[in-house]
Amino acid sequence: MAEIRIRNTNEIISGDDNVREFLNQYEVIYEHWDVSKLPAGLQNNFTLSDEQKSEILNTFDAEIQDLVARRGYRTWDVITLSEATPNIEELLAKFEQVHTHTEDEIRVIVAGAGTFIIKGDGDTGYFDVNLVPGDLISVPENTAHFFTLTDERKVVAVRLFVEENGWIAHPYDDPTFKKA
Ligand SMILES: CSCCC(=O)/C(O)=C/O
Ligand SMILES: [Fe+2]
Ligand code: NI
Repeated sequence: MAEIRIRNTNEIISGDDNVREFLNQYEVIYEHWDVSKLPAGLQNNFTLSDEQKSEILNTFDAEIQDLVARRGYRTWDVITLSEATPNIEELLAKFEQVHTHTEDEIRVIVAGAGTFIIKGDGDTGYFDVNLVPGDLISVPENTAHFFTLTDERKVVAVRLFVEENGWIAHPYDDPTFKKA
C-alpha cells in the first residue's frame, strides 16, 4: 500500500483512503492492480525479455483497456530498472530531474518499489509517493515531479501514455526545489 511523506513537514499519510483523498486534491488517481495474477516467473523478475514484457501487458490487458476507456491512453509499455539495466545511471539521471509531461500518464508498480516526488500547492511543497507492487498512480499533465528508486534499486512498472511517442519529459526549473 502506498505511503506519502510531505517533505516540508515530514508528515506521513498512510492507509488507502487517506492516500487516495490526499492525491485526489492534485487530480492524481490512486488505484490497485492484483499483481498475484502474474505467472510466478514474472513476479520479482527484473531482467525481462521483450516477450516477458508483452506477457505482463497481456496479463493486465483488461485493466489497461479499462484505463483506455475511462481516460483515453493510447500507448503503454513495461520498464525495468535494476543493476542489470545497462544504462541504469543514465536513465535514473533523467528520471531524477524535476520535469513535467504535457499529458496525463499512468504508472503501475508490478515488482520492486519506487518513489514519485510530486510538487504540491504552496506550503505543501514536494511530497514523496512511495509505491509498492500493485500501486497505480497517475501523473497529471504539467505537474512537476520526478522519480527515484528505493535502496533496493529495482522496479518493474507498466506505463500508460496518451502521447503516441511515449515518454517525453520537459525539464522544470524550480528555484524552490532542494534535494532531500
Ligand atoms: C517507474 S516509471 C519510470 C519513470 C517515469 O516513467 C517517469 O515519468 C518519471 O517521472
Ligand atoms: Fe515523469
Ligand atoms: Ni492498498
